[in-house]
Amino acid sequence: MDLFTPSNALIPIAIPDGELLLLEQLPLALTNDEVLARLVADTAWRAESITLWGKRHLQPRLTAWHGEAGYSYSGLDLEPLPFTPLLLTLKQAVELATGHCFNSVLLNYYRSERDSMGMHSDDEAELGPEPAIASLSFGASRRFILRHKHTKQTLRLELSAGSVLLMRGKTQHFWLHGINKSTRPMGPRLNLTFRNILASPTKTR
Ligand SMILES: O=C(O)CCC(=O)C(=O)O
Ligand SMILES: [Fe+2]
Repeated sequence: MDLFTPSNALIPIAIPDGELLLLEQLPLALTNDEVLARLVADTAWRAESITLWGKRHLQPRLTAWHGEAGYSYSGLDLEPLPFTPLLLTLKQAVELATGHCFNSVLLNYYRSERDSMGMHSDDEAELGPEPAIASLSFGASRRFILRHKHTKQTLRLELSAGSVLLMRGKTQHFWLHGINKSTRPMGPRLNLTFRNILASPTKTR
């Protein structure tokens, strides 16, 4: 951290074919550890199974989906739970910090170094062509990997507690991202990806 960059500023990370910005610490009234403890305790965590290549698997993490509209990926239809007061507070803090509005959040709970998320793009039609997605992390730092779909250029970002990573522009079109398992023992990590799901005329709420 240099002396001239306020800690509440989004710092651009230059990448080709996309836009990435990182905020080191989201300003919050609670400590990062308080948010972690409350979210772990109060969230209706689910162990979802997904279909990949025709086979059912349990996801290697727990999830919860809160928001105003349904969402589906990998053959999984997620019925959203309403925003809780804490999730609304976090959403508002992320909106203020990023200048983007969100109506949904996917929570991912990585219980240990054995939990992970496969490389993917958040490019579902209901997110629109150039979605802004804000990813807020608590708990153990984990390495977030981005890989360009064509050039295979790879970036590794250590996402620490309280940080916000904003992905926008063409990032989802050109880049994959994910979190690998680790062999090093790690404590729990929580990640919240705030998204804006566009109203779909073919779906009922
Ligand atoms: O846990 C993370 O940092 C990534 C989460 C993610 O990519 C997602 O929810 O789509
Ligand atoms: Fe993602």
